[in-house]
Amino acid sequence: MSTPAAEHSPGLASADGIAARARGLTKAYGSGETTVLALDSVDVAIARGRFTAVMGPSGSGKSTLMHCLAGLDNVSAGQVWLGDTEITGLKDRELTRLRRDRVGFMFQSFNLIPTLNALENITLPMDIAGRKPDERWLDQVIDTLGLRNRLKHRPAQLSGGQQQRVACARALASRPELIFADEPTGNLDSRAGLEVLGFLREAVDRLNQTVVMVTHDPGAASHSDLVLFLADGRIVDEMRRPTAEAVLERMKRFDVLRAQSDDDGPAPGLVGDGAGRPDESVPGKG
Ligand SMILES: Nc1ncnc2c1ncn2[C@@H]1O[C@H](COP(=O)(O)OP(=O)(O)OP(=O)(O)O)[C@@H](O)[C@H]1O
Repeated sequence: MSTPAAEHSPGLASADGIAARARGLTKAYGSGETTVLALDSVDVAIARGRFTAVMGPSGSGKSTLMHCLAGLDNVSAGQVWLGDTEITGLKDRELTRLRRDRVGFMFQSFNLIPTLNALENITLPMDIAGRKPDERWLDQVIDTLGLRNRLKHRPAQLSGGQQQRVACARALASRPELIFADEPTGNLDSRAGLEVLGFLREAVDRLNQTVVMVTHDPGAASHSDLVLFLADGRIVDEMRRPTAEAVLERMKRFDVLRAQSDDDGPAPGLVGDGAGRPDESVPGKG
């Protein structure tokens, strides 16, 4: 993308502002001939108060993008901002504090502490940080997620969906500027998965939170406001108001291109390889 992130960037639908953005974000792993360019000069802006999904073929750079935006991984080149704070260049301690105070995380594995009850798990990050929860906000989160009568239960006494709801409440509890969810429904049956997606949706619509979710599932992506499609470390497309069918159709085109490029030569993503890149049309359709 040649346009500056602040002007037209993938991700920036009409919105209240920008929760996070990256300019020229590049991440390379390894060196020499085996260098893998996981992210190739990505410009992106994450709209505040929106639910953004990130999709793309396996190895396209989804997790790397999330980790770099969340300050969990350092970048090879480019800049990343959380709100107005540039996080590239921050020291580890500053990054840790910034993540703790301003970012919420939800992972495929719920990462709940088995010996703590639901409420204790929800408030744990704040307890560690020595911060008092905002009780009104916490009540709202607990009620929105339907956890009121589960607060004294330990994780083993909760269903998978309930555990993921606790993980969702934990991510929301400190009222972060941005929540990153990495395959949050990956370990759930479809009913529990739908429930969690519904709660993420409500977190955005009712609690005005900002969510970025990495997913492989077109059905999950259809709960978002906007899907960003990654291929070979670049954002190659975006889709507003996605439906599962439209996302699935878009993903199928990656499969076709990938099959063609496998026939043609080296694997996509290797430095110096320009072959087989899918459609790099300017995002903005939809
Ligand atoms: N620690 C690492 N060392 C070397 N290469 C890595 C590392 N992490 C990721 N990669 C490579 O970077 C590219 C992007 O990986 P990433 O995990 O971001 O993709 P993804 O789209 O999230 O994949 P998946 O959908 O399979 O989880 C891949 O080619 C991957 O092999």
